[in-house]
Amino acid sequence: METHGQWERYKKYLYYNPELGLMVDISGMGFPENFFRDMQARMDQALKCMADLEKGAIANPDEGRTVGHYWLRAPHLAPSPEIATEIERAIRDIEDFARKIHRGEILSSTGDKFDKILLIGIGGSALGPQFVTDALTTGHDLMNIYFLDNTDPAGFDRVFSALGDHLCRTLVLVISKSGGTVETRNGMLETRYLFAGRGLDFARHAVSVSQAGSLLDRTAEEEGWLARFPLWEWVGGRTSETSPVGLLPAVLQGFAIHELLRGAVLCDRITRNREVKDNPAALLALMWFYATGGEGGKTMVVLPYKDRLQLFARYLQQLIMESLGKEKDLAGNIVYQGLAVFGNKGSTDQHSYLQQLLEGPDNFFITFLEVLKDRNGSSPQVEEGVTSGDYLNAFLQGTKGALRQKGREYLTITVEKVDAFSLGVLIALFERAVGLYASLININPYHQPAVEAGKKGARFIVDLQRQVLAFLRQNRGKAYTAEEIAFALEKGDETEGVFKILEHARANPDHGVRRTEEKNILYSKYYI
Ligand SMILES: O=P(O)(O)OC[C@H]1O[C@H](O)[C@H](O)[C@@H](O)[C@@H]1O
Repeated sequence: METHGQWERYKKYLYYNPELGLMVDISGMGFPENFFRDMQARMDQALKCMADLEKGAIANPDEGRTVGHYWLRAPHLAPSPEIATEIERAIRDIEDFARKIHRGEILSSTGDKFDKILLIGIGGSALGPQFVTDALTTGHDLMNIYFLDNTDPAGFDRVFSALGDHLCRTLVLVISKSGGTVETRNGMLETRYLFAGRGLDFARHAVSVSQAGSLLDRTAEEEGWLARFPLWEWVGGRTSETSPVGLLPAVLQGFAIHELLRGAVLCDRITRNREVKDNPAALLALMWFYATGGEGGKTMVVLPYKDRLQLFARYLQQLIMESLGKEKDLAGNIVYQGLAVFGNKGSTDQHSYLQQLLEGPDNFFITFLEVLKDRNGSSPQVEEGVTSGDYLNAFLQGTKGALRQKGREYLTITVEKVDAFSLGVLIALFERAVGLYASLININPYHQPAVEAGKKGARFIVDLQRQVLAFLRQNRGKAYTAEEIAFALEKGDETEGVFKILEHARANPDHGVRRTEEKNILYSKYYI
C-alpha cells in the first residue's frame, strides 16, 4: 500500500512535539519541494502580524479593535495591567462561584442545590461549550448541561421536557457577547415564562456572561440575577472558548479548566515559533494555502476518528468559515475568500460520503484527527488478537491508503488522548492557524460584516408580518390571497414573503389565521 518514497516524505515532514502530545503529518499533501521556500517571506510577514496582534495592535481594523484571545490564557501578555487583572479576576470569580454552587452555598429559589445547567447562547456563545461538553463529559459530571441554541419552539420544548421536574434545580446561563442576539433573547424569554409558570423566581436561577453595559448585562443587573460575568470587546465569539463563555460552563461541570488553559497556552507558545517546520499552526496555514491555491478552491473535510471529537467539525465551521469567508481583502479588493469546512467523524463517515471523496470530484482535502488512546482501561477482543480500537485505527490508516491510491490529499493531526489539555491544544492550534492563514491571504478574520444582512432581513420580515396581521384583523371575516394583501399594503415586491408569512401563520394557532382550500395554493385566501 505504501511506497518507500512515501515513508521518506513522511519522515521528512512529520512534526512531533512531546510536550504538546501532538503530531502533524502533512506528507499526504502534494506540495512541491520548493513550496516552503517560496512561501517563507509571506509566512514571516504573517508571523510578524501575529506578534503585533498579541502585543495589542488594532488587528481588526474595520471595527478598530484589538484581538486578545491569546491573553485569556496568558494574562501577563495583555497590553495593559488592567486587562490582565480583569482576566485573572474573572477566572477567580468563576471558580469561586462554581465552588459555592457545588457546595450548596448558593441555592436555587426553592432552596434546592443546583445540579443542572441550561445554557442559552448561539454561535460563538454555544459552539465551544457544546464541543467541550461532548468531548469531556463522563456521564456523571458535577452538573448536567442542556443547551438552547436557536429560536426553534419545538427545540425549546424538547429541552424543557428533558428538564421536566428538575427546573427548580436548574442554573440558567445566558451567554451573549453583544447581549442583544434575538435567538438568545427568545430562549431566555421562553425559559423565563416556563419558570414563571411553575412559580419559580427566574432571577434566582439566572447568570449572565456578556459585555459590560449590554442589554443582557443591564437586565441581569436590574433584576438581581445570581451572578454576572464579563466578556470583553477584544474577544471574538468564535475565539471565546478560553474566556468566561467556555470556562464558566466547563468549571460548573467539573472539567479541568486549568488543564484546558495550560494546553492552549503551551500551544500558543510553540506556535509563535518563527521556524515554520517547528510551528504546527504555520504548517496548517501553509497547507490550507497550498490546497486551495490561497483562494478557497477546495473544501476541508474534518474527520476525527473519535466520537468525543465529533463536534469539532461544527466548532471549526464557525471558527474558520466566519473568519475566512470574506468578500473583500484588507486593501478593499473583491476577493471572495473562504475555506468551506464539513465533517462529522470516522469511521462513521466512511459509510456515507467517503465514496464521493474517493471517486468524485477532487475538490477537497481531509484533515484527519487521530487519537492514540482508545479508552480508559483495556479492551476486549472482537477477533483473535484484535480490539475495536485496533479496528478504528485500521479504518483510519486504511482510508488514508485508499485516498493515496486515488491521489486525494489529506493531513493528519494526532493527539495522545482526549482530555482538557489536548482540547486546549487543538483550540489554540486552529485559532492561530486561522490568524496566520488570514494574513497569508490578506483578509481581516476578526469581523463578520455579512452576518448582519440576515439579521436585518429577519427584522424586515417580522415587521412585514405585523402589517399583514394588522390588515387581516382590520378586515376581520374577509378572506384575501397573498397577492391581494401584498398589493393592499403596497408591498408588491414582497409577495413571496407575504405568502410565506401567511402559510406559517395558518399552520400555527398563535395569530388565528385561517385559509380557504383552493386547487392552486397560491389562490388560497387567508382570513382571521
Ligand atoms: O454572543 P453573541 O453576541 O450573542 O453572538 C453570537 C453569534 O452571533 C453573531 O451572529 C456572530 O456572527 C457570531 O460571531 C456570534 O458568535
